[in-house]
Amino acid sequence: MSALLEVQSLTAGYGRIDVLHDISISVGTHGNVGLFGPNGHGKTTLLRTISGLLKTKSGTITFDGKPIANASPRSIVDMGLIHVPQGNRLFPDLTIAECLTLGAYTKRARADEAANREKVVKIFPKLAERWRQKVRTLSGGERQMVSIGTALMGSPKLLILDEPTLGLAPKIKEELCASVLDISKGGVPLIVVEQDVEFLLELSQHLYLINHGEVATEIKPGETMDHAEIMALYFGQ
Ligand SMILES: Nc1ncnc2c1ncn2[C@@H]1O[C@H](COP(=O)(O)OP(=O)(O)OP(=O)(O)O)[C@@H](O)[C@H]1O
Repeated sequence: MSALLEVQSLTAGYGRIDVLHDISISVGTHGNVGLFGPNGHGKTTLLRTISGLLKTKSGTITFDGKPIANASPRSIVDMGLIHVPQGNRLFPDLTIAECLTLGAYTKRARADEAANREKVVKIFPKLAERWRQKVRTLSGGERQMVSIGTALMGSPKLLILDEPTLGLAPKIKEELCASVLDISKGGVPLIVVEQDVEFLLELSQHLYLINHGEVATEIKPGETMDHAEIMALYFGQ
């Protein structure tokens, strides 16, 4: 698996506090990477540092062959690395249609706007039924669909999803998981942070357990680990 994203010896955090300590991960051009681990141990911080929202203190990040550590989030999105943060952060007074249009603002994505909109509607047919509805009137699940749909409008070469199923009711969660699997089958590689281990195992070929801001365990593509072993790692049994 050749690397699309390579994070090497990364240290980052908030103010004088380091949250990530010498962390290294690699994401290939095929297959998905799953990050899991206890709450508050640095998964979101790692994703935010990769997408330029947090500065690195040391280490390197390379995406699509180019260094991106400390580059602006905008230029990182322009390159095709798109991050859907935890707890959808959409503008509440925009309609679904307006959010999707906004997602295609980069020059690279504008060329594919119509085709990407079609893809989004195919993956999330529910959105087409509510095209002119404002975000603030949507359910949590629908908002998550808009968040991911907006990211897809940016023609991602790599899509980052931070806990996409968080807080969703079982039926809508199932629907969202199926859509995320469709996105992956459509050829977009993913980095996913997810608490639902079953879903994470179904989706990911490469797993990292993040503990105390470090990679505690790596399960490489081709290495198998069953649900019970993952749970044992997760809960430290
Ligand atoms: N804006 C911030 N300022 C200061 N400290 C922060 C900030 N955001 C997160 N932290 C701290 O960084 C540490 C790692 O948090 P992070 O959100 O990266 O963990 P996580 O593994 O993603 O957890 P979760 O699954 O709960 O989102 C925690 O101790 C948290 O309190």
